[in-house]
Amino acid sequence: MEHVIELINVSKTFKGFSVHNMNLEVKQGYVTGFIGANGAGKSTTIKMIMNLLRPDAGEIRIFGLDYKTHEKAIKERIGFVYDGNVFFEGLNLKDIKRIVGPAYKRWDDTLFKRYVEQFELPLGKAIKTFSKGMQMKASLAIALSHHAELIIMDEPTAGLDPIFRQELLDLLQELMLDGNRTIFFSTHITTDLDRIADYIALIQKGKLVFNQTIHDVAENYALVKGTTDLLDKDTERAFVHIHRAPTGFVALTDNVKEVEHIFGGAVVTERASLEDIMYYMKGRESYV
Ligand SMILES: Nc1ncnc2c1ncn2[C@@H]1O[C@H](COP(=O)(O)OP(=O)(O)OP(=O)(O)O)[C@@H](O)[C@H]1O
Repeated sequence: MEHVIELINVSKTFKGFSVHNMNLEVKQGYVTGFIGANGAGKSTTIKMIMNLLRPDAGEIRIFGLDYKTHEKAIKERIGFVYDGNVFFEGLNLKDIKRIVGPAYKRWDDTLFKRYVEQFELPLGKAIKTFSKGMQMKASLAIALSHHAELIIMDEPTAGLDPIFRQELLDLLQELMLDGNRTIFFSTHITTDLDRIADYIALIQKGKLVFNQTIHDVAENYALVKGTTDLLDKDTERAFVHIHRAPTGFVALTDNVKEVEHIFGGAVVTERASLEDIMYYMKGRESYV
């Protein structure tokens, strides 16, 4: 099994928004970061991957299996972390362990205890009294305590202090040492991705723009600076979006080689950060 998550022509429509014909493959044994602007459709996609939301059309396979026939087997192998409180608010971690533990064949009490200690979480305090960061840590401790092969997280670093964020990234790196594990997570903090992601999947307005290795993104995308007299209908095709100013232009390309071929030494190219890419992609939207 090469892909642990497969979305085939998946669509979901809400009033004023749709995920449209999405095809997404998440490779086993790697960390994929899922990025996109507010409202781009990350949570909607993750909910469909978790079978918390049914697609209107298309197919979703997890570990090559279908939710219709293998829901329990699939969920057994996934650790899911997200920002909202999944658990009844009045419960404490001890109660949750008692309820959630038996639901998993591979639940590991020792591991759960280790994470609770590592994350400095109180066992006897009601979850509703936890801060946002503590709730995220609690969700993480539970998700990691049943030896999940696939860890899916919806903005796991949101609301975490910078120190725990670093610790979490270290922990995720440690988890990846087991070569079969796969992590798929959404985030707005693109610097987290430079550290741990192998693949970047970018979604914009419900459409997958790309799903490439972080290396390919760095190779293919760049910011290009030059004077406006270099631009015409033909040369502009090399760019995703162009910002013009009286002093010259700055543009994003997804094809560095073509830019080199067209402009040679007449332009300056610079590495585009993931934030640059998202920013220029958004510009393209309003421009078109
Ligand atoms: N249950 C729902 N009913 C109607 N619209 C919905 C529902 N869930 C999500 N949406 C809409 O779908 C769009 C995408 O939302 P989604 O939460 O997937 O975005 P996101 O990329 O996760 O955003 P953010 O980064 O802000 O969390 C938004 O316009 C949202 O209002």
